[in-house]
Formats: sequence, C-alpha cells, structure tokens
Amino acid sequence: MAVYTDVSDEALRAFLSAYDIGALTAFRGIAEGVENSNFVLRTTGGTTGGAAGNAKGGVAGSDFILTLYERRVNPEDLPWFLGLMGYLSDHGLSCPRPVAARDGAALRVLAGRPAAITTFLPGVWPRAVTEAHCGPVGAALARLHLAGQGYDAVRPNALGPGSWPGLLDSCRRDGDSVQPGLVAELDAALAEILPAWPAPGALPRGQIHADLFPDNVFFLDGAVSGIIDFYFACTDILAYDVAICLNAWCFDAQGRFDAARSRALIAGYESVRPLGEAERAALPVLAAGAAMRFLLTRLYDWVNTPAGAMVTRKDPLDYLPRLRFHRAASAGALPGAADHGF
Ligand SMILES: Nc1ncnc2c1ncn2[C@@H]1O[C@H](COP(=O)(O)OP(=O)(O)O)[C@@H](O)[C@H]1O
Ligand SMILES: N[C@@H](CCOP(=O)(O)O)C(=O)O
Repeated sequence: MAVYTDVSDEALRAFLSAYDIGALTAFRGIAEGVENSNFVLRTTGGTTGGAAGNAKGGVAGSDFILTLYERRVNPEDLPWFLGLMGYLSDHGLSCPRPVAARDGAALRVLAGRPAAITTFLPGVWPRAVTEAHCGPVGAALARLHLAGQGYDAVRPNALGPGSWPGLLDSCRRDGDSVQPGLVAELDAALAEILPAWPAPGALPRGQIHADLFPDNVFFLDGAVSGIIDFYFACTDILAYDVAICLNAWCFDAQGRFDAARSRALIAGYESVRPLGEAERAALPVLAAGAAMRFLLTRLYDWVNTPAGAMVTRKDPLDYLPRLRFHRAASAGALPGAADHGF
C-alpha cells in the first residue's frame, strides 16, 4: 500500500495548471512502495522549462510519476534529492528526472504534502533475482557512483553507524517479542561492527543510493533500464553502497548467501569502477553494518508502528542471517570466503 494521501480531482487540476505537460488523460495510484504516495500521470505531452526526456517536444502521450512525500522523508532534504536526480540524469544515468513547472520549481505542494513530478522510466523490477541480474546491477551502481562525482552538495547519512545505537535503544523494550534474544544479539553485533568501521577518510566517498534493492531497479531485455527511489541517497562510503547491494541481491529467500551472484555483482561493479584493496578488505564489515542498518529500521517499524497504521512493514528477521553471515566472514570463520567475490 503506497497511497497514503488522497488527491482530489480539483486539487490535481489546480496543481497541473502550473505545468506545461499537456492535458491529463489518465491518473492512478501505485500500490507498490513503502515510503511515499506515488501516482502515474498520463498527459497529452507538451513542452516544459526544465523537463527532459519524454516531456520534450510535444510528444503525444507522456507518462510521469507524481510523488507526495510522506513520513520518513525530511522536506528539507528534498531539494538535495531532486537536485541529485537531475544531476545524475544529466550525466547519463537513467533515473527519474524532476520536471519543473513554468515558474522553474520542481518541488511544490499538493494535498498538504511536498510533491514533485518526475519522468517515468520503462522496465520492470525483478521479482525473482538471478545471477544474470547481478552483473548489470553492479555495473549500474558503479555508473551511479561515477556520475555522482560532480554533485558537490553533501548530505550526511542519517541512517549511518552513528544512528544504530539509538535505533536499537528504541527497540530495546519490544525487540525480543520479534525473536527471543534478538536485542542481545544485536548489542553484541554492534559492539563488533562499530569499532571496526572504516575511519573517516579511509575509503573513497561520494553520493550513494543507499537503498538499491531489487524493487528500485528496472530491467528491460536483460539490461538495467532505470534506477528509482533516491530518498535515502546520501554522501557516504562508496563501498558501503556495494555492501547494501550484496545483501539485497545476493542472498536467497531462505537467507542463504549466493556466491555466484556475489561474484557477478562485484565483477559488474568493477567493470566500471574497480574497487581498491582497502575497499575490498572492508566489505565484510561494511556488509555486516548494512545488514544491521536494514534490520534495525525494519525492527523499529515492526515494534513502533501501531496496528492499523497505513505503513507496509518488512520482516526484520530477513536480515538476521545476513548479519550472522557477515559477522562470521569478518571474523574469518567462513570457509571458502575467497570465492565470494570479496
Ligand atoms: N520514475 C518512475 N518510473 C516508473 N515507475 C516508477 C517511477 N517511480 C516510481 N515508480 C513506481 O512506483 C513504485 C514505488 O516507487 P518507490 O520510489 O519505490 O516508492 P517508495 O519511495 O514509496 O518506496 C515503483 O515500484 C514503481 O512501480
Ligand atoms: N528497502 C528498505 C525499505 C525501503 O523501501 P523502498 O520501497 O523505499 O525501497 C527495506 O527493504 O527495508
């Protein structure tokens, strides 16, 4: 469920009158997604200052995405996110491009929420990940990292290691209701991960996506056709983004690590941006931290979301086998680790 805010016909008409994207011919809510309310708009097309891609040149029939920003997105961060998407799109990455209205502003207000229109990307996200997806996704991530190099504005990672103890504290009372002993296990894992975290400046940094899960990557004919959902993007360690991807793409539904997928993902990444020795050496701890980050935000939502709230909760325990795997790898306790690709 990801239409949290209803948009009346009247409010939509008034909102769209600020744009030059043609007349509305279709409008529907999108059920997928977790954070924001998303709608597909189809218009007769048109020209608009600052718009790009399919909005240019009066093309008949253009699709757009209308997003109303909800819950975890801080409105103050929106200019940074939209700026990054515009920059990456200008630098060759297939990602949603913010569409400016006639007055030049892409970030507006609709139904009492911050709102923006972006270009629609073709393709479908993979429901069943295979090894064949992992090379292209690794290469796309590396292209994102390179394309982001000239975007100078810094956005610290609000969900980085500094936030994890506080997140765990806010789950301390109810965390064990999800699984007995979970809080103690996370305490022990944090006590290992935090002191081993790479020191500031030790590894290359830049703009990272920070949520490149399969539902945020579209494929068409076996190739990546687009990357969406930049609302966790931030300035952080590039190899940490690789670690997030390893967790999201290279474990099966039972939480078992798939070494072939991992090798393909790393090889795809390195076909565009080779990892340095220090980055490669840090991957096990970065991946343990990445598992901790998603386990904690999911656990937080699980124990702090009132029953009946319009929020899609994801299972925190999906991330426990990943965390255990990487802790064992960091401790050098995994046979065949050299075969994993990192
Ligand atoms: N630019 C886009 N082009 C095509 N579809 C999109 C685009 N942006 C979002 N979508 C659709 O909306 C869904 C939810 O988007 P997402 O950004 O993941 O939402 P949320 O931020 O709420 O998690 C996607 O799975 C996709 O179907
Ligand atoms: N990818 C996160 C949840 C964020 O959801 P998204 O729909 O914005 O990608 C998780 O799996 O915990």
